[in-house]
Amino acid sequence: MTKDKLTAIILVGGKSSRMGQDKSLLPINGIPLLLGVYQVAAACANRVYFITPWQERYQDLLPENSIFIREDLLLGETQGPLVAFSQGLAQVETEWVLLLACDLPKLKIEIVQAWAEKLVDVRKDAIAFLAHHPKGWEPLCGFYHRSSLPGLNEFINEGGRSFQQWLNQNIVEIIPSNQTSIFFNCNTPEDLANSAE
Ligand SMILES: Nc1nc2c(ncn2[C@@H]2O[C@H](COP(=O)(O)OP(=O)(O)OP(=O)(O)O)[C@@H](O)[C@H]2O)c(=O)[nH]1
Ligand SMILES: [Mg+2]
Repeated sequence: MTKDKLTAIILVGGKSSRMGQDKSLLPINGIPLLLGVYQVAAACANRVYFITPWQERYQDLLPENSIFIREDLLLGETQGPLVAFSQGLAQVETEWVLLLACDLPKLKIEIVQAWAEKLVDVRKDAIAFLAHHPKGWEPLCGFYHRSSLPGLNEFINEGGRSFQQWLNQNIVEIIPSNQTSIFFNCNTPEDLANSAE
């Protein structure tokens, strides 16, 4: 899939409670974690959306053409990654979206691009193209079809907040990947110490 046919969404609205400080700003290999994720997203997609309530916190470290979507808060609180994703997906005009968390220090451009190239062969009734591990889906490092939005909104309106539950109710094609390090999540200070290459 060429870059103009793909939009990337990066979720940057988590609480970083395990890290104890905003993990997306922490330097890894000399650059803020969020910037590293952005670079992978921008190599795969012409448009990159950041879903966050805190645009001011991030805009200076990102290129000027970055697109921020300010998520709706509920009683002053963020509503979790599934609701944030639905708010971003509503703005997407391309057929497929690359969804990324902000805490993926080991993403590799070539690998994500190789996955994107397989999107043309994904079965037409699949809502997503994701890696699957014994513990479940990797929802925050993979692809979603734009047509998944109405079903997602319905799931959310019925109270659903879990990616795993939503995905298990739908047809999802599995990314054939034996990669595990690419999904490494920098959630804790200990993870941070293991994040540099
Ligand atoms: N926009 C948005 N992103 C979210 C929200 N909740 C989590 N995320 C993002 O989803 C990704 C995965 O979240 P976690 O790894 O659990 O991060 P976290 O919620 O910041 O961290 P903990 O508080 O330690 O669980 C990260 O990119 C978060 O920034 C939310 O309510 N809104
Ligand atoms: Mg995480």
